[in-house]
Amino acid sequence: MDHFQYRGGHLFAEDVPLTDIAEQVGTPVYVYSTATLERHVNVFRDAFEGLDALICYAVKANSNQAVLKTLARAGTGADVVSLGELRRALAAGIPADKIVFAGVGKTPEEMAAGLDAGILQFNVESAPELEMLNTVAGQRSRTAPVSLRVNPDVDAKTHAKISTGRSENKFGISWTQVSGLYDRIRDLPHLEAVGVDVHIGSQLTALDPLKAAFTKVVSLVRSLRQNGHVIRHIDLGGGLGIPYEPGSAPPPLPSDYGRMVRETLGGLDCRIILEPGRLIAGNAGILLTKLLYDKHGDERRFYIVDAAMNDLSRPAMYEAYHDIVPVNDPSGTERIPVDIVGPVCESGDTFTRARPMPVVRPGELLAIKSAGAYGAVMSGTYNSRPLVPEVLVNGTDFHVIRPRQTLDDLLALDRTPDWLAD
Ligand SMILES: Cc1ncc(COP(=O)(O)O)c(C=O)c1O
Ligand SMILES: N[C@@H](CCCC[NH3+])C(=O)O
Repeated sequence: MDHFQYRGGHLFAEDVPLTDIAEQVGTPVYVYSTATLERHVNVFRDAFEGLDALICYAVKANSNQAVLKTLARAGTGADVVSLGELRRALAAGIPADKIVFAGVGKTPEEMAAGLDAGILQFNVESAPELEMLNTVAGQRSRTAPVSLRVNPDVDAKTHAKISTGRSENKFGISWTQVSGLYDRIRDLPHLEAVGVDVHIGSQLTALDPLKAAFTKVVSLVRSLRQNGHVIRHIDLGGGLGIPYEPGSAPPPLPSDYGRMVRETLGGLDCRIILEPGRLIAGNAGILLTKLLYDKHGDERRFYIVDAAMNDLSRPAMYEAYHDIVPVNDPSGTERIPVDIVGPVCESGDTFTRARPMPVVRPGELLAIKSAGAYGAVMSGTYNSRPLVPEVLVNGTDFHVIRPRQTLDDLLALDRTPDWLAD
C-alpha cells in the first residue's frame, strides 16, 4: 500500500497533509513515511522466509539517523561503505554483528574502526586491500572476518553508471583471481574467510542477470569448500529495482526474488546476507517542492520549481524518471506538456522534459516521488543553496529529522587566510 495518497483533494503522507509540512517547515523538503519503511522491511523479510537470511540495509541509500533507527527497530542490520556510515549505523543502535563493511577503498582507519566495533564481515575487493586488512588486524591482535566480493562479469542491464558487475567496473575481484586469493587468506594469520559476496548493480529490473551471477557463486562456493575453505555466508548485495514510472513494466517482486534465491542457493546451507537500499527507502520518500514560475518559452513551457539538481541529482546524473504530481488532486483536469526545472544555473537542472502535467499555479506544491533513496544523501550546496530539511512522518505525527541548513552555517564552512584579512 502507498502511504502517499490523495484524501479530500490533497496529497497526504500517512495521516499528515503535505500542505501542513510545507507550511511549517517550508520547501523544498524531503518527506519520509515510517509505515512505508517498515512495510518494505517486512515484505522483503517475508520473501526470504525459511532461509537463514539477514537484511543488511544499504545505508548509502538514506542514512538519516531517524531512518536508520526506524529500520534498526524493524530488525535490520547495515551495509556500510565508510567510517561515517559505520558511525551512523552504530549510533542508530544497529548491532555490530549485523554490520557488513563494503567499498573498494577502505582506509586503515576504517578497517580499525570496523575491527574494534566487531562487525560481522569485511567485503574485500582487491588483493592489496586484503593485505592491508591483515596488517591492521594484526596490529590490533584481532582476526578479521572476510568475504571476497567477486566480480562475476555479468551484464546487470541497468544504467551504466550504476552497473558494478562487469569486468570493466572497478568493483569486485576478477573471477580468475578469486580462488588464489582465498588460498592467500588461509596463509594470512589475521584473516578468516567466512563467505563470498557479490553485487552486480542497482535498479535491476530483471532477475536473469542476478540468477546468472548467483549461479556462478554457487559453483565457486562448492569448489572453495572442496579446497577446504569454510564458507558460511553468501552476501548477495542489493540491487532489486523499484517502480519509478507509473504504467511501465514493474520490476520483479521481492517474493519472486526470494523464490529465485531459494531455488539457486537454497541447498548450500549458508547464511544469506542481503543488502537492499533503494527497495527499502526509495518509495518511502518524496521531495516536496513549490512552483515558483510558469514560464512560457517560444518552444516549451517550463515549470520552475524551488527544488533543484543539488537537492535531487538523479534526473541530472542518470536521466532518471521520477513521477511528479501536484499536491492538490488534479483528477479530471487536462494535461499540458511541460519541462520541470530547478533554479540552478545548468541546463541539466531538469527533472523532466515535455511531461504531460496538470495546470499548476505558482505557489502550489508538487511532490517528486520515489525520492527516499539516493535523494538527500546525494544532495549538495551548488549555487550556495543550503541543504534542504528532511521530515519523518509517523501516522498523524511528523518530525523534522534534519533541519534546513542555514545560510550562516553554509558560509561558516569557509575559512579566510590571514593574507585576505581586512
Ligand atoms: C555493495 C552494495 N550493496 C548494496 C547496494 C544497494 O543497492 P540498492 O540500493 O540498489 O539495493 C549497493 C549499491 O548499488 C552496493 O554497491
Ligand atoms: N546513486 C544511484 C545508485 C547507486 C547505488 C550504489 N552502488 C542511484 O541514485 O540510482
